[in-house]
Amino acid sequence: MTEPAFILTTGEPAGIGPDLCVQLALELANDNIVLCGDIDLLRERAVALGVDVEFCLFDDSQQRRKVSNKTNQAIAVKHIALATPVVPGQLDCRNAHYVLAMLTEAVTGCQRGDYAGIITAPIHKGIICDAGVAFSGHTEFFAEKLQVPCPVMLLASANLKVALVTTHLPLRDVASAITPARLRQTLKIIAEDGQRYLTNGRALSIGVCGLNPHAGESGHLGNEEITVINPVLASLRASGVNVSDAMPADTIFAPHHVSQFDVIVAMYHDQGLAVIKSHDFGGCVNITLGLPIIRTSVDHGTALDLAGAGKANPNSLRCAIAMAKQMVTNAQKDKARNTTDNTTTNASLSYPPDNQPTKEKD
Ligand SMILES: NC(=O)C1=CN([C@@H]2O[C@H](COP(=O)(O)OP(=O)(O)OC[C@H]3O[C@@H](n4cnc5c(N)ncnc54)[C@H](O)[C@@H]3O)[C@@H](O)[C@H]2O)C=CC1
Ligand SMILES: NCC(=O)COP(=O)(O)O
Repeated sequence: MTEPAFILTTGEPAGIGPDLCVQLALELANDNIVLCGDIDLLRERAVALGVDVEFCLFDDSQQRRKVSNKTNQAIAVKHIALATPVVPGQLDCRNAHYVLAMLTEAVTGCQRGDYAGIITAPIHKGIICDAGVAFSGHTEFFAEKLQVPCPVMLLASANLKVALVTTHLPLRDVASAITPARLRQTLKIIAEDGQRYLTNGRALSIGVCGLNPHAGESGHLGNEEITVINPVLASLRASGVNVSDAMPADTIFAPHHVSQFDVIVAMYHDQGLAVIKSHDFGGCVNITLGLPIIRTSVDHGTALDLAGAGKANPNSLRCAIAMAKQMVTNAQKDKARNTTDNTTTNASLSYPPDNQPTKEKD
């Protein structure tokens, strides 16, 4: 059986995405991965980095070309043309639609069944917005394309996994975005997809951060824990989800709690991501849960300061590729388990996940 193919979008062309793909050339050439991006850009970046690698055009009807010489294997590229030439490190909003075209190609390729999942190199959200397109991230883009109302961002390192209730929102909008429906849906997706993709069928232990300092200090420092968060957590526990009450975000990441939970859920982007990035920057994978496809990414951004220099660390991309493959394997095992074991009765852990928000009062 041939291994499933993945599509790897090469990211913002002025950033380190193309560099990382070139740096991992040998690994990619040995893998069933199709790069998505401008083939001439990749060739130029390979020359700039002094990497001897061959790229070949991939089209949907073509079997991936295998080259026997291991020191100079070809990497298949689904070619999307740049709008304008690139200077590494210099953003140009004329190439914003090129970036979006790669993402669209990746998601439609998955929908066609050409790919088992998407791996993404970093993009620059600001330059896409500057080009006049309202854009906040891959997570939201793929969710919209796939009509998923509640995607969940989870960053995973070897010893810590952090998921978010809200993703790319201005801080002033966070509190009102944490509705019972959103919180419940997020936690259900973490429980379901986590069990399916990450823990091989074992129910997850989930720790949840409060929103306010000291989880609201019994209502003296904010009351969202009392009015919104803890009631949802109690009702999820009653339905069999192993989830904590809201815990102070400054202590939940202490080592004894980290080892107690499979996933720690933060209420907003920097509450969780600052911790995991300081814990293992370059070693984490960004996973989007709740989608009908597998999508992983790097834990870092476009690093314009390093683009074209060959100085970027490709480890997170390497981990993202390995994670995508592992998720496919785990999903296959999950499917086999569910086929042979029809006695699973916990409706809250059913698959496919019910991504429709519950009809709960916000
Ligand atoms: N998956 C994605 O598409 C992501 C995209 N971004 C975007 O990236 C842009 C730049 O964001 P920043 O906050 O500057 O973060 P950044 O991660 O690009 O850079 C932060 C610092 O880390 C360094 N760095 C980043 N990746 C590195 C690597 N692989 N090896 C060695 N050093 C590395 C950079 O040189 C810089 O000093 C923003 O537009 C942001 O939205 C940020 C995070 C993820
Ligand atoms: N900080 C994580 C990040 O910005 C990546 O977001 P996305 O592009 O994967 O949605």
